Amino acid sequence: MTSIEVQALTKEYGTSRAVADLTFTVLPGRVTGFLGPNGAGKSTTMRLVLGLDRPTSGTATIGGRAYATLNEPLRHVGALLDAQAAHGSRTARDHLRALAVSNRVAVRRVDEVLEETGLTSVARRRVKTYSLGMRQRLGIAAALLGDPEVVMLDEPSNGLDPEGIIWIRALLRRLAGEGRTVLVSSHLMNETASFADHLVVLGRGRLLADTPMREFIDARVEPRVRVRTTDVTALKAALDRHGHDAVEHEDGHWTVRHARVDDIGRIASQAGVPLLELAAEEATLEQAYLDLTASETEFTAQRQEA
Ligand SMILES: Nc1ncnc2c1ncn2[C@@H]1O[C@H](COP(=O)(O)OP(=O)(O)OP(=O)(O)O)[C@@H](O)[C@H]1O
Repeated sequence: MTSIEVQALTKEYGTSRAVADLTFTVLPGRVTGFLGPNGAGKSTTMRLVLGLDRPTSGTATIGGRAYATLNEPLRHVGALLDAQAAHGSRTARDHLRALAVSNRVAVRRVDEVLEETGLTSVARRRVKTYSLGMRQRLGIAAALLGDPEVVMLDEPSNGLDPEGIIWIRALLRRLAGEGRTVLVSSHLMNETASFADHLVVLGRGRLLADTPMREFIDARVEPRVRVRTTDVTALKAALDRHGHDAVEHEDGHWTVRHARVDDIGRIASQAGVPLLELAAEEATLEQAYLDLTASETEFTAQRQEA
């Protein structure tokens, strides 16, 4: 099986460092989410992996080989970097056929990937008449054409409608389930949380995290419990006795920080406090990500003074 290996990779544009001494490996059989604020270096890294740009130093390889040395690379690596890449005056079908022929991919794959990406009914239309979402689908079709072991997609959900977003999620899960190596950049945290097993996070060209998604969230977001009662005084007193800090909200529910549902349930039960609601507050990838990248954002929006 084939990994993507990034080793001490650095890319400078003039005096600015887009990628700085980056080392990580993207493993097969799982979806790796590639995250980072605008300008963090995600696209640059992907371009370096694809040999579209030359590193200032370090290496980026696929199964130990530079992309440029792969025979018929489309059969090894499928990538979506820029959905506008297809020639507008060609039909989707012709675009894919030309790619198939130049990479010695069986032409029957064209119909298969058109079907897979939901483009069959519009395959004979010129690409310039396509919506952004249709172009994204065409870019993904091109990436899948060679049945590659490695799939690398830059913002694949861009422009997709809700049905398309559900489709891409299932597609990514399936590709990883088949043992392929899948690297996907995104700015959509809920989306990434729905398909990624593992995360690589960049900030200002540097590696900030390379960890399983669950660990990434658990390490950064404190467990909290949401609770509602008819007897606030008794609940507060019981929590106080056990050293728990509770915060009240306008709608009448309370949040207990650094707490687990089992403990709060037991405390309430022992104290005879009637509960209307008791639930773990789900820690989100977005919370964990913002916590990590708060100080790393290149373009942080200015706070609006009221
Ligand atoms: N061809 C180029 N010439 C000069 N600077 C570049 C070039 N390509 C990228 N950069 C710079 O490199 C840095 C990293 O950009 P890159 O596009 O890789 O980030 P990104 O993480 O993909 O961002 P986004 O999330 O906005 O797509 C940015 O500061 C960008 O301005």
